[in-house]
Amino acid sequence: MGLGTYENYRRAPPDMMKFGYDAPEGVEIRGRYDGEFAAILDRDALKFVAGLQREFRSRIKYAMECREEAKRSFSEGASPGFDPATRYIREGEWTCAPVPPAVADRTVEITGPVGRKMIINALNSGAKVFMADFEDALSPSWENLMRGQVNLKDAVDGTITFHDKARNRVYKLNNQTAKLFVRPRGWHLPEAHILIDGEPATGCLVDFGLYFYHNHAAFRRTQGAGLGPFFYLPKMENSREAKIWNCVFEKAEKTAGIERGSIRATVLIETLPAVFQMNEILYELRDHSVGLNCGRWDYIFSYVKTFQAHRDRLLPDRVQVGMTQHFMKSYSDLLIWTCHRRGVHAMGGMAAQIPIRDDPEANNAALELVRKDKLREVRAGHDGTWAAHPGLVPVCMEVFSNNMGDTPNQIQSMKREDASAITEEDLLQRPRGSRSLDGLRLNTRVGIQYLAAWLTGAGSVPLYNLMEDAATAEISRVQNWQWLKYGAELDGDGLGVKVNNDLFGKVVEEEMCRIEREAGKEKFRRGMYKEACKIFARQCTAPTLDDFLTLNAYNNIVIHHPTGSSSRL
Ligand SMILES: CC(=O)SCCNC(=O)CCNC(=O)[C@H](O)C(C)(C)COP(=O)(O)OP(=O)(O)OC[C@H]1O[C@@H](n2cnc3c(N)ncnc32)[C@H](O)[C@@H]1OP(=O)(O)O
Ligand SMILES: O=CC(=O)O
Ligand SMILES: [Mg+2]
Repeated sequence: MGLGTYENYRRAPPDMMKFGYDAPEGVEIRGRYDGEFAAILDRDALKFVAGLQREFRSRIKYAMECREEAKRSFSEGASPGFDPATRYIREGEWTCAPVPPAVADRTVEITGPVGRKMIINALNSGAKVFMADFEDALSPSWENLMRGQVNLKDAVDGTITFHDKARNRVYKLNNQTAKLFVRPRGWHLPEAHILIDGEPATGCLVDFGLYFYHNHAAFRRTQGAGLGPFFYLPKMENSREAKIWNCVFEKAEKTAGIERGSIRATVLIETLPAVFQMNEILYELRDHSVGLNCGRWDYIFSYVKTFQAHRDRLLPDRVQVGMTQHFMKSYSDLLIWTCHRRGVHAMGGMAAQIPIRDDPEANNAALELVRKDKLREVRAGHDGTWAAHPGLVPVCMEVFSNNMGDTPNQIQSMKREDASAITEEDLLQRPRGSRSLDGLRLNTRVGIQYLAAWLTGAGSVPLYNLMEDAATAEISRVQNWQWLKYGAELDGDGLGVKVNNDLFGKVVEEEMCRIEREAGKEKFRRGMYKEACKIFARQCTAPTLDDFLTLNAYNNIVIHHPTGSSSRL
């Protein structure tokens, strides 16, 4: 009998209990043993991941210290801006490596977590690209991460199937599928189930390393027309972080014996400091780049985080901070100009609306909002956009095709020279709008429900007909924190109430009652709502802002095996 389940693991001989996975020297696997995971976590794959960790750990640590240093300086009153030392890169004439034909057309990219059915549905959705997500859309439990690696390997091999027993429906790949991009976690997230030389591995090196190791050959053969694999890189704040990725790619290519420049990646510009580094980021990755993407939700979160010590930078209600705010429009225009000047894709972002099945009128209204958002993007010059749900792919495709004609992208036709005039002031302009008690309530209700889902393994969920993931939940959290910290006046209600701990305490209590009512007593009792409420409320009222909601909550989903062994985070 194979050692495929935890029960088997528990019954295994003592040496197997201790050494369930065949790990190389210095690597310890503390996640649950599973036969399928063991095929991913084989000795050579782990050696590869450990090699990346050992080579890059001190540079990653330094890059994270630089983030702290930048945070200190923003908190002492500085604002992010263009770096005079890298003016020569911004002003120089250079381009990135030519766009690979396999991904010239990226008009619609669907995104989603790495669940088996989700992967098949996304690849079959009619979108040009599927971004398989280990980041915003995934709760990074051991099970989700390792199952995700198994699923992606089957997807790249073309053998992935899924049997939905409840519906007796079998899912398999169509003949024509979307091209696969993979988004590893951000630099800040550790992988506590894999210890390398006694320390938790860097999450993104685990995601990248295992996926690359197992799939590069098949991917290049079947999907990349000789190039690839393809990646999305999240949450960077400075080009020094892009430089590390570039070195990681070069090491991976060298180890695999493939040509330098085979791996290609799109960087999400989703932090405020990074908008001033777009040229520098592309420059570091110029042999491996296929563009930038407007990660609008994390960008809004980052605006609050960067200005956390600036009491004059309070955001209006979350629903009012859209892409038409001057600072958001400036960011996307500058991204388009920068990318097209350097010869790569300028990707749009995600509208949060999703189809509403049981209400045709509301559904039409939601589709109309998506259509409007996509129209704005294509007219501005974006080369493609993101869809959160297969039901949105046709709308997005229609808007982009109608406005781009037969060309696969607008890199040559929409240079957007006018955007070269965008200034630091444009990029930092305060968002306009008002604050309301309803805004505080919604943030609280959504934040708690999202976290409750995340704690039970779901990293993206539908809430009130919108897609919520780690990035959107972050906005709810930091906005509450900011309003509480500075006693923001709720000027949108006409009441002039100021946010304080008493008011927030009442809101939390009332919103928990509403959540219980909406979820139903049984689901509420069985769920993790109370735990989520505790974490969320603590974070909103903390004297200093936690860097990330999910980093702080991560210990709650770490399960070390054998059970009872201590977490080393
Ligand atoms: C800020 C950012 O980073 S954005 C990028 C990260 N976020 C994401 O990727 C979110 C992706 N979207 C999702 O996770 C989902 O659409 C949700 C959670 C919002 C809604 O999911 P559901 O409640 O399952 O939606 P719904 O019930 O309407 O799904 C209908 C079908 O579409 C499938 N589906 C829904 N979203 C997706 C998706 N993104 N990719 C593939 N299939 C999907 C469902 O699996 C379901 O399939 P089935 O009919 O075969 O059972
Ligand atoms: O990752 C995307 C975002 O909007 O955040
Ligand atoms: Mg994001």
